[in-house]
Amino acid sequence: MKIAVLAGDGIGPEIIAQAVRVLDVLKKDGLDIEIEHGLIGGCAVDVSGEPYPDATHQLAAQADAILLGAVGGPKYDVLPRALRPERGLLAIRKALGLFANLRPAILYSELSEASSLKAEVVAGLDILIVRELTGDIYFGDPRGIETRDGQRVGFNTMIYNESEIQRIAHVAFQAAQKRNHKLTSVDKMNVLECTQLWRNVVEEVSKEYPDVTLSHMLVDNAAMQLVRDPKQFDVIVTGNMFGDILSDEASMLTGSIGMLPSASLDSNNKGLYEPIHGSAPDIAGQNIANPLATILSIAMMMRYTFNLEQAAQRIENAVRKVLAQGLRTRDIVSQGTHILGTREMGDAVLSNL
Ligand SMILES: NC(=O)C1=CN([C@@H]2O[C@H](COP(=O)(O)OP(=O)(O)OC[C@H]3O[C@@H](n4cnc5c(N)ncnc54)[C@H](O)[C@@H]3O)[C@@H](O)[C@H]2O)C=CC1
Ligand SMILES: CC(C)CC(=O)C(=O)O
Ligand SMILES: [Mg+2]
Repeated sequence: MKIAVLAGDGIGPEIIAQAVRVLDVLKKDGLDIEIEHGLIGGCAVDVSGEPYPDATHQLAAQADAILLGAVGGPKYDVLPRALRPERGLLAIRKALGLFANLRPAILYSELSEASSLKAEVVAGLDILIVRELTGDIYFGDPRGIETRDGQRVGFNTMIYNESEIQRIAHVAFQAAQKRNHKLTSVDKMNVLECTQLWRNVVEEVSKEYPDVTLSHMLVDNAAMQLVRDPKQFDVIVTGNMFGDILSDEASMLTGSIGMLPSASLDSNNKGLYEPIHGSAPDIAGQNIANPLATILSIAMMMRYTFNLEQAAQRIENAVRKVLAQGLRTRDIVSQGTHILGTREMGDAVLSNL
């Protein structure tokens, strides 16, 4: 199991350090894990002048799975756009064909007090957001800022071709088949042609999955419904930008953005695994970030790339036990629980593994 570890910037190295300790335990217990570290994002720009250096691409391309922290930070906001750390993240996703981003939003019952919603609205919440990850407005050309008619104009292009929509729709329908046979496709077809095509193609693909009930929802309504009655959803499929936004929103239903892991898969289940949050510069270097999303991303890695369901559940159970012991990082604390730092939360997970 060749795993490339790319810690990145901000809280990236802190949360990754705890996740690597989990990998070390799995290795000690017999899994044939080989870890190699590489640079991505701002730290890669600092060293090599590029956010996704060729050496990192070689490392990632040869690995079976990649574990990534987060990229970006204010220090890099002054860079030309092509050199921004976030471009490194887009580049690795594109270069490795990681088009299918799975973002499960699961409320651990122990965290119901940390959820932004009332316990009765979120109890038992378990939804899966399937986000297309290598297309849409984040990648479309033309893009830029230029002067037209004497004033600056900023522009991006929202674009999907039908094969990109088809392949993510298949991933979502197959996920729905393994769950509760219910899929909601989220778009903005009332005003965006790109997402009119999205709706049409998802509808066409649905003919191959008669056992899955498909519904469509406009993204503004979906954002509202997620906080009104999130349990109406089971699997949500949507484009890159809407999925980015809705998954941050959904994370708060589970208590914190520090709880949501993700898998970004190619068509052979090679995957990049990362928490859904960013580099959190506001708390970096303070040993207060929540490492659980990153640790839970290793569970997803075991499940999706290595097909090791038991190892995945072992990690998830360890996290559940830690929460049951009343141990919390600052972002998920509630009355009667104990605050731990990032490293101490890693210790707690390890002792429950
Ligand atoms: N996948 C990635 O590498 C991503 C990178 N970014 C980049 O990260 C930088 C910061 O972006 P923001 O918009 O502030 O989003 P962010 O997700 O980094 O932080 C948003 C808020 O959530 C908190 N937070 C995030 N992760 C946490 C954790 N594990 N534990 C406790 N609290 C946590 C932060 O302290 C902050 O208050 C930017 O440069 C942005 O471009 C943003 C999102 C994803
Ligand atoms: C570079 C951004 C698209 C990263 C992000 O916000 C995400 O993938 O959730
Ligand atoms: Mg995001």
